[in-house]
Amino acid sequence: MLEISGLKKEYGGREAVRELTFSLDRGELVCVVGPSGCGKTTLLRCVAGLLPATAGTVSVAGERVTGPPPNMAVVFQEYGRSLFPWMTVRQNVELPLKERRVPRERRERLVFDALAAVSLDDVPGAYPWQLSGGMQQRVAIARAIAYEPQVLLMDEPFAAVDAQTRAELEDLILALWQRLGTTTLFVTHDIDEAVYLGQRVVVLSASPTVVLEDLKIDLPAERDQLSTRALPRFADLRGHVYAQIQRAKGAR
Ligand SMILES: Nc1ncnc2c1ncn2[C@@H]1O[C@H](COP(=O)(O)OP(=O)(O)OP(=O)(O)O)[C@@H](O)[C@H]1O
Repeated sequence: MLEISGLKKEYGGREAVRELTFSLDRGELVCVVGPSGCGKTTLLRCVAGLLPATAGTVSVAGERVTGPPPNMAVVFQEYGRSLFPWMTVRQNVELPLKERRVPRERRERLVFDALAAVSLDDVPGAYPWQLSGGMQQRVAIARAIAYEPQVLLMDEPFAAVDAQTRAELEDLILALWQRLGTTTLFVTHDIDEAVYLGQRVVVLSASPTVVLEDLKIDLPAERDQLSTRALPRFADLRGHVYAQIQRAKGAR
């Protein structure tokens, strides 16, 4: 469903991303983790068609990405800047559907279902600035799923919320993914979050970036903040990824 092949990105002749190759099968949830400044945002922007790669290709469902693909949605870290403050919650979620010319009745159904799925069906008339940070990020998630993308990209979406909200939002993502089966690429700098959410974790080196490891997360499919994180296997996997990243930093 998503194929990244030989992706390279230079900024002004300086190599930021050296060579990234990995892919996601239909319905997979894969996390990308790496040290600060390793090129996670650069990768995501290239995948989303927002930034041209210096070399290599990105394909979604077999189509080469040359601009923002119509079958992809992105949830950014900065919810404060990704929602329009002059539009209500409902209008924000509806906007991409209007642009795609989805008929009104279907639009209303999609918006209602998406807001219900993130437990925000009671505030459709509120403005984003009247909501907490976690609620605003739920609006951004609702907007992404209402759009029914084939591929969902998430760029450190919970980095700006408090720890408890973050845990709730992680579980919301897992529940939605289990229900909808959307192919999801989730970028984070948080090793625990990557291991908790992912079916696989792609570990990146420091910049100029390469894939250090594409690690299968062999934890039970049903995950739970308390019991999953208490599993010895969870600690093993987290320790393994941590050691990889430390080694990569040391080798720089
Ligand atoms: N527009 C730009 N012009 C020049 N260099 C850039 C630009 N954007 C990113 N870089 C460089 O590319 C490298 C990767 O940056 P990027 O923001 O993609 O990393 P990141 O992993 O998302 O960082 P963080 O974890 O801090 O969010 C860094 O060395 C950065 O300085």
